[in-house]
Amino acid sequence: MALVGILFALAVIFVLHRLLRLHTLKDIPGPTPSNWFLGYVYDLSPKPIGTPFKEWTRTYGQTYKLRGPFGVSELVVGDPKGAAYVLNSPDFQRSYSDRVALEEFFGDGVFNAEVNQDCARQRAVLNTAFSPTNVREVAHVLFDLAERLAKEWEDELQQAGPAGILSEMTSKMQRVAIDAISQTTFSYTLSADPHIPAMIAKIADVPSNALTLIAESLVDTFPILYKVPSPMRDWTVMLRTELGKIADRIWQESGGSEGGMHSKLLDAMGKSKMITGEPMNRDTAIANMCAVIFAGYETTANILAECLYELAKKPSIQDALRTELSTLTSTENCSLTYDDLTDTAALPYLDAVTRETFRTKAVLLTITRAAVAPSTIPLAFPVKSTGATSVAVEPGQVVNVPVRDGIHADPAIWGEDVDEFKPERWLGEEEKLPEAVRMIKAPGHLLTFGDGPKTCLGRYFATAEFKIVLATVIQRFVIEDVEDVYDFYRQTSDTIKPRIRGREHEPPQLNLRVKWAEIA
Ligand code: HEM
Repeated sequence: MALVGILFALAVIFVLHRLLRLHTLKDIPGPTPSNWFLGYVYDLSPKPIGTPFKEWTRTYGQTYKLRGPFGVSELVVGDPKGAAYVLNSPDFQRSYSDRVALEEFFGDGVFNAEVNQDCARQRAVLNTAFSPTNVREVAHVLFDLAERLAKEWEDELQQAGPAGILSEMTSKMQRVAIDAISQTTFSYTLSADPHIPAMIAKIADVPSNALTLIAESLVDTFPILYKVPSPMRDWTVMLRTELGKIADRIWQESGGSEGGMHSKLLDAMGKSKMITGEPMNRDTAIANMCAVIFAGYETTANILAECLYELAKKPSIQDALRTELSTLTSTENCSLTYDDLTDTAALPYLDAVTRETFRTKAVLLTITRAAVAPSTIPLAFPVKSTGATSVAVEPGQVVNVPVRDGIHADPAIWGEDVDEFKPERWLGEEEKLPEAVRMIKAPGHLLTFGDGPKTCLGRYFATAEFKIVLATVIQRFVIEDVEDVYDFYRQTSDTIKPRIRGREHEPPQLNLRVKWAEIA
């Protein structure tokens, strides 16, 4: 009882503290949530991706205010110049609630890098593991996994008639992605393990009901909720324990030093002393293995599956891509290599489809930071109601950079065709991109992998995997959509799940038709 009282008192102090210093946002416009107690997440979460943030930008402009639980204000900066500032300035760090969540799930690993020096050193170690040179070295594993998928479809197609086969894409892409991460980073085929993928699926597929929605709405304001026993927390602890056993075995087999042939992460962690002057201990190594699996598995699987759905609806894009790929292989009379796929001059259309997919299917809806010092965020688009060209924030202010339905989907940035999936916008000279797009300072003028000191460590790996799988599939197969219409929903674990419109109660699924491609 006393504990409940203390927790309640802490909660009241926390909310008052946040409310009292939010006068700085009083001139910023924004929507009123339907539920003052639970705030905007309560309105956002049950809706499919693609609506609320776009609507808010239309009404309030690029910079506006959202109300969290108890009316606490969060700033939204959907402005390319403002976003570059927030993501690169030392005045902003991961928010307290994000850090509690990440530490709770993964332990004290790379995700907390800005908080303590030790974590910063870990980022240096992991960066080595996912450098472009290392990705090139492990690319053959990615080609083998793409080949395994193609072979499975070919075997099924041998038995099928001209109508082809129906294939559930999320599970197919997840299998490729989990093995890509586990084989290349710690020499282990996770999909062959009966427990691990099932556990990860359970964590990612937390059922959406009134209780989880309330918890999701409140958890940012009361991060202590992450510590309350829940099925998701239990699964996470079990996952770490199970992964810990595997990691121990692999760590011991490799002698804690140079790992097996492709175990880039283990190699780098084993060489930690050489890179940072400090050896990496077992617990930290396991925290990092969990972090890498979580950060890199569903994200890449999601984006691949969503791309195939998009291409299924756009046969002309598939045809153009297939022609480009087969022209290169027939001219050179050999199969595609990693160097071909990453050479934008050799395969410009593949690169354009990749960039357009990364623009329209970015997995994180928002990237969240909190101010740790007073700061003034410069804006390219003035605040709609006041015309101000900057916003001042106080320490503690939560700032959201909206990616997929914000900066990546704003007609003021991309032009009136922003809602079209149009790879052509990326063809030609970089200078021809709209000026506001060039204000997005992140690599490739996209925020899909974030920007600044916390930029995704796996971006070269994810891009290579994406291009290898996509090129392999499109070269050999035609992907067609079926009658069902799919909407995509954000899950609590920041992954994206497709559901059939009108049958949303069914488990996530994405069924597409696969047929032989006729090579011209
Ligand atoms: C298409 C796939 C992927 C997407 C869209 C993606 C996106 C992101 C984003 C947006 C961030 C930055 C979050 C922030 O700023 O707070 C991030 C961080 C991270 N990503 Fe990825 N990622 C992908 C694949 C991968 C892969 C394959 C790996 C590992 C092999 C990976 C490892 C990481 C790690 C370790 C971090 C944390 C970096 C840090 O906190 O210092 N990601 N990712």
